[in-house]
Amino acid sequence: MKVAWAGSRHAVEVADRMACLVASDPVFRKDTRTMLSRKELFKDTLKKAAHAWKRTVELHLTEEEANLLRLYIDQPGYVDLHWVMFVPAIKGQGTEEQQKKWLTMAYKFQIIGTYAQTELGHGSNVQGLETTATFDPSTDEFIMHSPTLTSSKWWPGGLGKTSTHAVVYARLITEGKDYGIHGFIMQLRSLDDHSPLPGITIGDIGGKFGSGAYNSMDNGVMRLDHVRIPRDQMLMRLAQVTREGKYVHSDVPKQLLYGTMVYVRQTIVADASRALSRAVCIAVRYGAIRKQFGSKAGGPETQVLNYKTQQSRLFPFLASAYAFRFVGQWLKWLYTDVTQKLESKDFSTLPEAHACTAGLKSVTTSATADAIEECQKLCGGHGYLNSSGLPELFAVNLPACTYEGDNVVLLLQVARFLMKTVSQVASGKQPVGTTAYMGNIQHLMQCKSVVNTVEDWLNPAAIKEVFEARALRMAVNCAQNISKAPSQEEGFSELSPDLVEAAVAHVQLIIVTKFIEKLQEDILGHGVKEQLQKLCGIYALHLIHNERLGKLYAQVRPNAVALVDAFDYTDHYLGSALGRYDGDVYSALYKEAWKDPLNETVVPDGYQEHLRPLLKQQLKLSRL
Ligand SMILES: CC/C=C\C/C=C\C/C=C\C/C=C\C/C=C\C/C=C\CCCCC(=O)SCCNC(=O)CCNC(=O)[C@H](O)C(C)(C)COP(=O)(O)OP(=O)(O)OC[C@H]1O[C@@H](n2cnc3c(N)ncnc32)[C@H](O)[C@@H]1OP(=O)(O)O
Ligand SMILES: Cc1cc2nc3c(=O)[nH]c(=O)nc-3n(C[C@H](O)[C@H](O)[C@H](O)COP(=O)(O)OP(=O)(O)OC[C@H]3O[C@@H](n4cnc5c(N)ncnc54)[C@H](O)[C@@H]3O)c2cc1C
Repeated sequence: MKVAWAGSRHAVEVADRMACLVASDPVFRKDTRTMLSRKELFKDTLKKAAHAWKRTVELHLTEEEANLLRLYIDQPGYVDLHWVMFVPAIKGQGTEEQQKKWLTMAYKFQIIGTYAQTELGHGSNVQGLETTATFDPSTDEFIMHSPTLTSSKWWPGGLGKTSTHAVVYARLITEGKDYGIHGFIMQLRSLDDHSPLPGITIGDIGGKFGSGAYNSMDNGVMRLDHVRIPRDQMLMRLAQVTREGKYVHSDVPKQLLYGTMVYVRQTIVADASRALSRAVCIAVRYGAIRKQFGSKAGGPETQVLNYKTQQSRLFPFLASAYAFRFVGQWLKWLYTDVTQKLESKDFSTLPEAHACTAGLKSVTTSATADAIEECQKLCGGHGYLNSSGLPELFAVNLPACTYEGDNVVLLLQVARFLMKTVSQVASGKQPVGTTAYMGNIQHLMQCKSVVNTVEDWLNPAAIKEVFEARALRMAVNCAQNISKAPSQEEGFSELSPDLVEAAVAHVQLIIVTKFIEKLQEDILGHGVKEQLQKLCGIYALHLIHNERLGKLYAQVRPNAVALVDAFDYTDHYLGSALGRYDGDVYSALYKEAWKDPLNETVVPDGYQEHLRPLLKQQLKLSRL
């Protein structure tokens, strides 16, 4: 099952090696992380990132190994933005010459970059960004400026205290005309003493949700006061400005400006499956250890994982972890395929890539955030402790519903794609790819239920057709209602809640379809495919509330712990007293409690000033 989860024996081997490298290095300890002040936590993040780089160089780690090292360190920091956004932005929007210049320095960590797009006043609406980049032909420079308070760059990870450079998104103005948003490389800080360069005011935006967690990241604020940069620091793969100041758009779709976001959304789906699997691993293992209430005859207490309510709440998340993992593997293939097509100027699958990355990022991160919160409740009181690992897991992954695109805004992008497809089908065009099912509109719009017997509900073809019919009917219904509106735009706005639901149904169909397709592959291991078939059934049927689920839960229960062991997480990475592999939960909880700084003294600080006088006074009063 490990291989099915990891994707290959090689992936299992590399992951094991990197996880053990991190777990065995005291510099990467994280058991006291939630007890540190924000400044201590930030400094700890700098230390870990520097040590990780040192180990990467010493051990000659490959890019795959270095990414896994960063992943198992499990502490958001500037390195994530450097590798996940700054480098891909230059790769995607820089010319060959610009890539050669800047990536050479970035790969050697001679510069540290971030992705500075969002502003105080705009995040979702990229075309509404206010930072300006005005070309000055007299000096062959762009003047970068924050014209208003709301144009302050706000949120970029690493911007606050760490990044020396950034890809900054700004309105390009030349010859008095505003050409909209483009990317520019800017140096922010001196490479000698790290002080901000002239005209740049820069700092951290302050603490964020939860202890530990994302507070390790210096999300920053930046204001620019007429900062001049050379013309050749405009990222010029998508468009150029000539020495004379003429704007020249290249022959690629302007949406490639958004390419970095598509790339990150694709990676976030894999992150969501990993975060969800960690929460499920903790809750399943703890559910097998925790016993509450036994038979009246004084028999042994019952494992809480045996309660039907616990299973009906938890097993859909177990199934979702595998479902998101497999659709994430497919999405990585889709993204690679689109990127290769772009190289040969084939832009035909760009809309599909946008819709799939936006939709899957939205659906998987929303489901994961909700599931982690529920896993905390599934562990009772102990799930609320930092030593359970669940509060931090929730706090680190909750913002994924917002960053890289607010989930509702992204679903509306999917809805826009679906409405265009419905319209094309109506005009006789055969849809392809993930919307191919819409070409079967006659059958799916009228089909009687293809599932008549209980057994039908475990027939993958029947399940797929149910999901196709659901998604198509919701999309067509929206299209019909929009057509009754005074205008397409008004109709789309009025119907937006229904359009979001239709988009979710389409994305869930993709997830179910990719799970079914995964099961048609050769899957190693005795009994593994059968277990995955049950999980596929649980994932699909829990979305449509089917009465078949109870039987499936009972069939999965005997293998539940084995199915989470297959995630192959070290106790270090899981970071949970409840999810330990050895199940020694109670002694682990007890041991972790004493690490809290509050237990450094048996009589707490503040007793003499605030508690003793109160108690003494009350005692005196009681004797009057
Ligand atoms: C950071 C570390 C975190 C955790 C670390 C923990 C542990 C470490 C271990 C592992 C971590 C590893 C990796 C971490 C993974 C992820 C975390 C990394 C980074 C996270 C930080 C977050 C970074 C950010 O948030 S960057 C900013 C993101 N901002 C957005 O997403 C903005 C959203 N808005 C938009 O995209 C656009 O404004 C819009 C799409 C909503 C609207 O576009 P527009 O205004 O142009 O209008 P439209 O008319 O809608 O579109 C016009 C046409 O263009 C098409 N279109 C739109 N977008 C795209 C696209 N992207 N691609 C292709 N085509 C696109 C659209 O369809 C229209 O086409 P049509 O034909 O005209 O219909
Ligand atoms: C932890 C974290 C890290 C981040 N890192 C970075 C970074 O490194 N670089 C960077 O550039 N940015 C970063 N961001 C910013 C992030 O990309 C934005 O917050 C995100 O894109 C959402 O935009 P917003 O904040 O403007 O939300 P808004 O769009 O203001 O959302 C507010 C509400 O309005 C709704 N809404 C907005 N538009 C519509 C619409 N058209 N129709 C219906 N509803 C709508 C949304 O659904 C939401 O409910 C980060 C954010 C977070 C939380």
